[in-house]
Amino acid sequence: MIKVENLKVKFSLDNQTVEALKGVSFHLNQGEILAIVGESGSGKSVSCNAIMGLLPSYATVEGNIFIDEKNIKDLSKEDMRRLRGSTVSMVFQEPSAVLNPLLTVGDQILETVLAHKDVSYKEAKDIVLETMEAVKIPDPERRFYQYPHELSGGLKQRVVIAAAVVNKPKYILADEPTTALDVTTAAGILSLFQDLKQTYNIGILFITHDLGVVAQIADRVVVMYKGEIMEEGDVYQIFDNPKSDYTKKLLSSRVYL
Ligand SMILES: Nc1ncnc2c1ncn2[C@@H]1O[C@H](COP(=O)(O)OP(=O)(O)OP(=O)(O)O)[C@@H](O)[C@H]1O
Repeated sequence: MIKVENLKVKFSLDNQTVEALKGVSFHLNQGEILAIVGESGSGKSVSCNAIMGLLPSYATVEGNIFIDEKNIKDLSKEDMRRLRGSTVSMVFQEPSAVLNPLLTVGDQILETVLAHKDVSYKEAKDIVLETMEAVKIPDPERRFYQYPHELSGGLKQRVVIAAAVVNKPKYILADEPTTALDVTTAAGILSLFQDLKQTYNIGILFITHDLGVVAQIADRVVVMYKGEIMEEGDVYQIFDNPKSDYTKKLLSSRVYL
């Protein structure tokens, strides 16, 4: 389980302080999809980056984050590096910003394997091809040797997801992974996340500002606003019987945040 306890994050820059998180607590189990929903600036990405130990050095962090009962405060930089890409991995909004245009997509997934596993190139390549197949990239043998610009947006995101799952993580933190995609392609990626949850028992933290996406994919939902959690509950409770005024307002306006 990933457990976030009373997390407070402040950014102090040029005599200005932004309180990005004001004491949030939530948890993510393996085998479930937890959506964090909230409007821009509510603290969704900061929560994710804090779990990955990726906040900038000028951030002040209070509270605790446990990954499988290990407090990440007690982990060295090397431990955290090992954890990222093996136990927990991340998928971002814009695959083109993550993929290296100069490397074939196969080699990029392969790098992730070799960074964490002591295997030969041949063994690593087999693992990569198997994973490309699992995330439904058609014709993996051919795609392995292609460069990112040769793939559609949806396929690029599948490559990023392949790199995220290739070392069989327990958790994936997905930060708006479908926002840059058209509706049909996004639907395919959402159903892939559901498959990954079911097939590999992965716990997925899914950040979005889209309530439609929440309804389609989430088991549980955390509603955030200005660095605080307004409400948490299972997806049916949030949609059918919201408790906080903020959630009620969100649902009644059905705005695209
Ligand atoms: N590296 C940073 N330095 C300074 N302030 C930051 C940094 N990262 C985030 N913030 C601030 O923290 C607050 C929360 O930001 P965060 O990116 O978590 O919002 P979000 O809910 O993910 O929004 P969006 O949907 O726009 O991505 C915002 O006020 C933002 O400006």
